[in-house]
Amino acid sequence: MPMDPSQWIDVVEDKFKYQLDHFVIPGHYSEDVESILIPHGLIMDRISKLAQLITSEYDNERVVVCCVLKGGHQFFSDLVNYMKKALNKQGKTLPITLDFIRVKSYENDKSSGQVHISMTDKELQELRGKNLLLVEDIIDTGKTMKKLLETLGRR
Ligand SMILES: O=P(O)(O)OC[C@H]1O[C@H](OP(=O)(O)OP(=O)(O)O)[C@H](O)[C@@H]1O
Repeated sequence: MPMDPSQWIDVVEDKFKYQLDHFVIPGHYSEDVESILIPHGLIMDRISKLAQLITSEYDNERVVVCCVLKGGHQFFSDLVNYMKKALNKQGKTLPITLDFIRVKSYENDKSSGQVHISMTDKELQELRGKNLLLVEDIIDTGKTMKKLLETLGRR
């Protein structure tokens, strides 16, 4: 059942600003990071819950879990691991196939407005008729996801 938006975890910068002293920060980030908005543990707990919700939607159907590279790789890896754990707990078998699409629209920190999808027509064809779960890390302007859905819709 969809959650009431008033119950969402809303990360507001002024409200959630944890001091760096509370965490172990890799040295190479220390010059650039001022505070922590979302602690790693909270992210992992949410991914675990998301994995539970996703797996409970499927019943023995083959699913292609597709990572949108490069940014999506860490979230994808964590999500797939938690999906496997959730399936074990639910005593379910879900044949999962992993796939990868390289999509790029940003040059440094600016959206270039051009979305480049690295996938051949043959690769797109292979996804035809399959249950596809796209795993992306960020939606900012939404251009990347829009183009990706349009491209996949034409397969
Ligand atoms: O909603 P949008 O404004 O389109 O932005 C979101 C996209 O931008 C980033 O990718 P990027 O183009 O930086 O490529 P990368 O993942 O290889 O770094 C991010 O990983 C998303 O794919």
